[in-house]
Amino acid sequence: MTRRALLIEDDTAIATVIRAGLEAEGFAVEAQDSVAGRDSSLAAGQFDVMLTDVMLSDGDGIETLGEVRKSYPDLPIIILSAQNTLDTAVRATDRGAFEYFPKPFDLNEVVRAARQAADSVGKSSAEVEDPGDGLPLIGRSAAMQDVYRLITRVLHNDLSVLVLGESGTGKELVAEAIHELGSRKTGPFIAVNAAAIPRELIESELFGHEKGAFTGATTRNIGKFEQANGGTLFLDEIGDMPAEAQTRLLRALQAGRIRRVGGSQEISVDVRVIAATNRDLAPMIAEGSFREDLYYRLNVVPIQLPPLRDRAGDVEPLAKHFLKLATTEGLPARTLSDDAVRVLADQPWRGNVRELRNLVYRAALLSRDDVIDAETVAGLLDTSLQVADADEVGDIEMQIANWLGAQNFADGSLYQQAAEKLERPVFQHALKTTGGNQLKAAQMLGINRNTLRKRLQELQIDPEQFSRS
Ligand SMILES: Nc1ncnc2c1ncn2[C@@H]1O[C@H](COP(=O)(O)OP(=O)(O)OP(=O)(O)O)[C@@H](O)[C@H]1O
Repeated sequence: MTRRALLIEDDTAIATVIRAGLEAEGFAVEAQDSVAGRDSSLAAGQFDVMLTDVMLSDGDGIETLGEVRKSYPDLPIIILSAQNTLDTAVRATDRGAFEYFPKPFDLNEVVRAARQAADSVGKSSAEVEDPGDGLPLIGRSAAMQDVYRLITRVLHNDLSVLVLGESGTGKELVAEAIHELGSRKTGPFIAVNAAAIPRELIESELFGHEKGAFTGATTRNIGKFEQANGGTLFLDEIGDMPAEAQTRLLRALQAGRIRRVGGSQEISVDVRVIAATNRDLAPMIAEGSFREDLYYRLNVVPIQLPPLRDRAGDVEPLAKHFLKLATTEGLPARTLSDDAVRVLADQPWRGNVRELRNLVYRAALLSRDDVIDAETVAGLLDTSLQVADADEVGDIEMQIANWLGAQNFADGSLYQQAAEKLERPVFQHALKTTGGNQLKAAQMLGINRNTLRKRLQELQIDPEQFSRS
């Protein structure tokens, strides 16, 4: 079906250019040059997107946007403005504009935004939110609206974004949303967790290495920066990055080029970097463990995710979302009683959305009734499963507990099955880290090489698949 765009622009030259761009993109375009014309077109027709100038002969295109949004809540609006001020941008986005383009603008960017806006019709309003259709971020609280607004501002540029917030607040999800909804969505999204990689390997992981760069570097390795070329690199737990890697990262960001470990050649990379941390970087900068210049480089646009306890209103939509997700993973379809929702909304959620998600899954699994009641929820909150400390370990334990709860061990296989679950990632990690070298992997694991070989066979893990090529 042809999509329809309404263009409000009183500069005929600009109107002609934009119309041509939109038509080339397959839009049917209706043009007006005034607020009055806009309103009559809106009343008469259905549009998938509206693009509007700010200063029109009979009024301010932004001031009246509030009314437009009230009457046509699903119509995405793109603002084109000659007033290149932050104030206009803020006014535009505050009134629910989908995107804001200061003039002179890049026509391709405008057309791309119009296409994206039109694609979003029916899925969500101006925000990056859609509980119904798999769009990632759930929550209608004012605090999350601020987050969505910030996200919309960074979709069509490559500004560095630093996502801040406690563990489990959705930092990685925000990074994914920026990638998926933004101009780089056709490129790769590569995530690196600085806390999960051994310190001595982090530079090679990020920048790659040449064959022979260090002991164990038997082949050339392409790093995450190069893998993310044309797309987005998500640097999680940036506060855990060792000093030398910080220096190298800063250099790469400044130059737009990287050098593989042990390499002499500089390689250009086109990467948008989104970093995240749950740590407070200020004291780390003060004590010298985090580079201040790197901080400023990464923190061009900070996005602060509020803890779940500060947006209790989001608990219910999130819980419902997770109940729905649970059914796609084979858990029974359940709903929550009003009392159960109240109990959930009252919790401190130190593990934030992740903790809520895990609890909802467990409740879906263990509830005796289709409607999960307050008692069931309270019972689950009482058990030791609630994360005492919102750290990764707590989360892993909870996941194991969830998994155990979902199995049937009547055949007496609990220990064996659980051990396998644990051994598999442990062995894979050791092999991955050592490039498939079983001797080194056994050393790292602190077990006998023959024992490793035997267990790999039993678990059907092929060490060859980890050798670097
Ligand atoms: N607003 C949200 N809507 C839907 N799901 C969410 C939301 N926020 C978080 N989640 C879910 O909660 C879980 C944790 O989110 P995520 O991994 O993004 O958190 P994080 O802040 O990156 O955590 P950490 O700091 O521990 O890495 C994920 O399953 C994610 O999908």
